[in-house]
Amino acid sequence: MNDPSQNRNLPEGHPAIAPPRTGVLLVNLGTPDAPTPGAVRRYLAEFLSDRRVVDYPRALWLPLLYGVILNVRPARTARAYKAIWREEGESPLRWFTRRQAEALAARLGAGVLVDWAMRYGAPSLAGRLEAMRAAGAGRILVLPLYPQYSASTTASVNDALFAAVRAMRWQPALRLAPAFHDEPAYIEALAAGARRRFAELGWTPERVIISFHGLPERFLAAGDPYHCHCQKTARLLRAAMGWSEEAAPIAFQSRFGPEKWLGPATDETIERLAREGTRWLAVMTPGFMADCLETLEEIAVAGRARFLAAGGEAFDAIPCLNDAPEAVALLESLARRELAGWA
Ligand SMILES: C=CC1=C(C)c2cc3[nH]c(cc4nc(cc5[nH]c(cc1n2)c(C)c5CCC(=O)O)C(CCC(=O)O)=C4C)c(C)c3C=C
Ligand SMILES: [Fe+2]
Ligand SMILES: [Fe+2]
Repeated sequence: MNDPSQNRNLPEGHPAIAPPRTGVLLVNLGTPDAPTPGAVRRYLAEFLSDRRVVDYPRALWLPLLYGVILNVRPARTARAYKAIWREEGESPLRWFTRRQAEALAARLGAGVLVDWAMRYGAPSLAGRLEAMRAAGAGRILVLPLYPQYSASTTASVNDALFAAVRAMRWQPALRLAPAFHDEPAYIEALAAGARRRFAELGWTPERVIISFHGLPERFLAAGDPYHCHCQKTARLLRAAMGWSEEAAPIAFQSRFGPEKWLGPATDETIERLAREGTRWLAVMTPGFMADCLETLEEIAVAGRARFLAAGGEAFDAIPCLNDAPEAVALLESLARRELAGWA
C-alpha cells in the first residue's frame, strides 16, 4: 500500500501517504456475543439506551431499564437465543452478515475492501471503520442492511458513524447508501426466495403474511417513513408474486413495551387467520436481511405454535435473504451504484 517514492521525505510520525483505497462497510443491528443472560444484558443495555430506539426522558427511562428490564428480560431472551444459536458458536444474525460481506468481497474483487460491523455489540462500527482506515480505505461506502429506513435503525447507524469519525484526525470520505425498500433487485430477490421455498415445501400456502419489525405508532406521526417503506415493499412484492392484499396481508411483529405499536400485530394476525379457516400459512419477513431471533424464534417457533394451537394445519417461516445468490447480487448492485466514480 505504501509507495516508498511518495513517503521518502516525510517527517517521523507522519502518516504514510498512498492513493486511497475504496471500502464498503455493511452494518447490521447487532446481537449478543453469547446466548447467556450476562451477554444478553450487555447487548440490551447498549441497544435500549440508544435514544433513537427508546426516546423517553432519561430520568424516567434509565431507572426502568436498569431497575426492571435488564433484571428480568435477559434470562428469557437468552433462552430464546440458545434455541437458535448456531453450532458454529455465534448468532444467526452475525453469521449471515459475515457471509454476506465475504460474498460481496468476492464479487467486488481485490480493488474494494469489504468489511462488516454491528451497531450494537461486536464487531463495533467504530472499530471496523478504524481498521478500514488503517488498511488505507480513504473512501468508504456505509451500507446499512435495513431495506426500509427508520430513525431507530438507519439514523442510529449514521449517529454511530458520525461519532466514530468525529474522533479521527484524518477522516475518510464517506457515502451513505440509501434505503432500498423499492429496489427492483431487492423485490426480485424476495420473490425468488419465496418461489424457491414453495418448490421445496411441496405445499402452497393459502395465505402469506408479510411481516415487518414494528415501531411505536407515534414514530410515524413524528415523520419516520418506515411504515410507508414497508407498505411499498409489500405492494411491490405482491405484484411480483401475483398475490392480492387479502392473500398476502401486511403485519408488524416484535412489539416491545406498553405503548401502541404499528399494526396489525403479526401474532394476532396469525391467530385470526387460523380461526377464520386458513389451513396452510406462510410468513415472510422482508425487513430482515438475515435470519435472527425475530424470525427464527418469534415467527418460526412461537408463530408456528400459535397457528397450530388456533386450528391451522401447516406453517412455514420463509427464510430471509441471508446469503442466497440473489441477495449477494442485490448487495453487489447497490454497492456498484453507490460507488460510481470511486471504484
Ligand atoms: C425497544 C424498542 C425497539 C425498537 C423501536 C426496535 C426497532 C427495530 N428492530 C429491528 C431489528 C431487530 N430487532 C431485534 C431484536 C430486538 N429488538 C428490540 C426492541 C426494539 N426494536 C429488542 C428488545 C430486541 C432483542 C430481543 C428481545 O429481547 O426481545 C433483532 C434481532 C437481533 C438478533 O440478535 O437476532 C433485529 C434484527 C428493526 C429493523 C427495527 C425498526 C425498524
Ligand atoms: Fe428490534
Ligand atoms: Fe405509511
